[in-house]
Amino acid sequence: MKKEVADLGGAVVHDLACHATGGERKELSSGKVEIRVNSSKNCNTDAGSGMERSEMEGNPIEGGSLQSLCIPGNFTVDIPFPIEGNFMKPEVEIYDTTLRDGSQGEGINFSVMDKLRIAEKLDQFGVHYIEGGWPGSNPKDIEFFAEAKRKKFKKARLAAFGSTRRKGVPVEQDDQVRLLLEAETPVVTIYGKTWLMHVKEVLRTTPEENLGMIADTIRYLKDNGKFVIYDAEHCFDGYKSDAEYAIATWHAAEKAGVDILTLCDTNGGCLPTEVAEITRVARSKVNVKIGIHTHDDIGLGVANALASLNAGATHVQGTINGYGERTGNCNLTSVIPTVAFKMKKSCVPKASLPKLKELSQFVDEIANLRHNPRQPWVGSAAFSHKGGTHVNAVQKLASSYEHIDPASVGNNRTVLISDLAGRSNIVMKAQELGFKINNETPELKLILNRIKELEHKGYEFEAAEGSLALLIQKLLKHEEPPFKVEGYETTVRRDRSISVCQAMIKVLVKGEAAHTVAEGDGPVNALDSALRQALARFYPQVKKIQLTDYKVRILDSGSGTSAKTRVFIESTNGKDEWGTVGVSDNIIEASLGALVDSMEYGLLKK
Ligand SMILES: CC(=O)SCCNC(=O)CCNC(=O)[C@H](O)C(C)(C)COP(=O)(O)OP(=O)(O)OC[C@H]1O[C@@H](n2cnc3c(N)ncnc32)[C@H](O)[C@@H]1OP(=O)(O)O
Ligand SMILES: CC(=O)C(=O)O
Repeated sequence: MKKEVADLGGAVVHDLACHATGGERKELSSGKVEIRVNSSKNCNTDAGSGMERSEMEGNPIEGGSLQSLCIPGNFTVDIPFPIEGNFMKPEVEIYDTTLRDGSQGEGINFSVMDKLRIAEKLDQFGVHYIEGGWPGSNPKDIEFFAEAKRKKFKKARLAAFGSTRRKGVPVEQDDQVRLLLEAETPVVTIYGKTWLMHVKEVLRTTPEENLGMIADTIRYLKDNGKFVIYDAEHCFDGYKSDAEYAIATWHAAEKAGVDILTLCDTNGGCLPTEVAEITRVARSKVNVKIGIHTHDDIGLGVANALASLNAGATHVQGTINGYGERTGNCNLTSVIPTVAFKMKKSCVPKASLPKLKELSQFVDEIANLRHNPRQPWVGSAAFSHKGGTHVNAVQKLASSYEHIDPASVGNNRTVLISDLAGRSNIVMKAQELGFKINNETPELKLILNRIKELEHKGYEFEAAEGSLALLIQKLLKHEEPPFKVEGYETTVRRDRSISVCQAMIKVLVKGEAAHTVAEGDGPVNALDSALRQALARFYPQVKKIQLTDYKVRILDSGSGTSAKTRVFIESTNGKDEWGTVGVSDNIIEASLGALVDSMEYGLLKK
């Protein structure tokens, strides 16, 4: 136990000691806290209230261990989270429902193992609740909870999700509610109806029975020792349609002993002003902690969650990367850093914030989805600069075109090269690629002009760093390339039902010629094999270079089969990855251009 307290850091221990010894605590404008700790003889070893929440934070403090840590004196410290009683209390609790509401998203299907891996990652990151699934829905979710029982989560509390009891069924006889208890989670979250239209048209029951379904289910779960979160489905639409009935449902939940009342914008069509106003009403009507759960149907999922937090909600539900039914749920990879950095409220541990991008990529990887480059905060393009004037300004002062330091969420700044570049883009990118170059380098203008000319011809250097580096190298260092292709020939022959592709290539290396012939699945594959064979004699390391992607883009589709073609190739040597580009009216020529650049850049990399 002592170790756990010490793990919190000296600042927190002083703060707890101050509380326990009846000392004084003053927040300074610098953000630090001035603390007076009285004599440890007066240390109040009563753990006090809030054991439940201290468990939730994973940092229970026991009186004895605290007493031994009480050092009387005055301290000025930096506290990671506000302290309430004997536990660290975040101002905003993060409830992750990636594994339940997130899996309701199109194209998302997690296995039990996927869910366990994501749950572990979320716990390490420091979310407060993980909603693992709906045990009453399917055997996979039952298995998840059975497996999760064996795991020890450090920080997060696991929640099982379900609904209020079925109409006309006593709660203790409802199978779905029984399965919620059998999941053996500390937290159970149930959803119920707030909107009379749903009560009448979907549940097809009476308003009174719906109130009974809410109250009975919450009371039963509380009687069984659960921490109960009630998700008031269609809360805002329900309130707008019949405020009195919506409030009656909240009161039913409160009277039954609910721990958190979560207001849900289930259809995701509300405005931040409405969400804020109704959150304020809920706060004034019930005396329980208020949560918010929003969807992104009109692109306001995050804005609505923040509006509710501003209006007094202190618990926010959402998913990593915004997965979820239809257009998705409120995206936690936006909510978390916005709460922490913009609203300046504590939520997850500060040390986790630079791991946000990694968490986002991890979940996409498990879901087998491509990471969205335009995702706010964590996308690869979130801090990429393309316009020349922007790059020029960022070079002088990063905050001129960046709302925050990208490293604060584990992201990084990238500079893109295109025909919108200026000298600053070239300098920054070339330096990143390892060239010694600055604004005074005489070849700078030449490099910029050459890039603009080639982009006009159809080249695209944004993702083709290999070709870009070779171009800069040629213009800057005037060095001979490691090899030159003197000529080539490809043939495609059909022999009954089998087509045979052959390529011949002649390569010049340091004045010596190599002439090779190879077959392949297609003409480009045959050329690739012939080129490798020719180079292998001089550069055995070419064997390590692998092509990982090959993309063809027709640039002027109106020209039919004579259209100009851009070929983009991605390569790796097992350690680094690079992209190269070739452009021609002839697809074989364009492919060879990208292939030659790939080999040349790979050889330069040593
Ligand atoms: C807003 C949300 O995201 S809530 C979560 C939604 N998620 C899911 O639905 C995914 C998991 N769902 C499932 O696996 C299945 O739908 C189950 C197991 C829950 C139910 O399956 P079934 O028993 O075959 O019923 P079905 O899905 O066809 O219909 C839902 C039933 O639940 C009832 N129901 C809906 N909400 C509630 C509620 N809050 N409390 C009680 N009953 C409810 C409906 O009225 C309907 O019953 P009825 O047709 O007798 O009136
Ligand atoms: C509970 C829930 O998922 C919703 O109302 O959207």
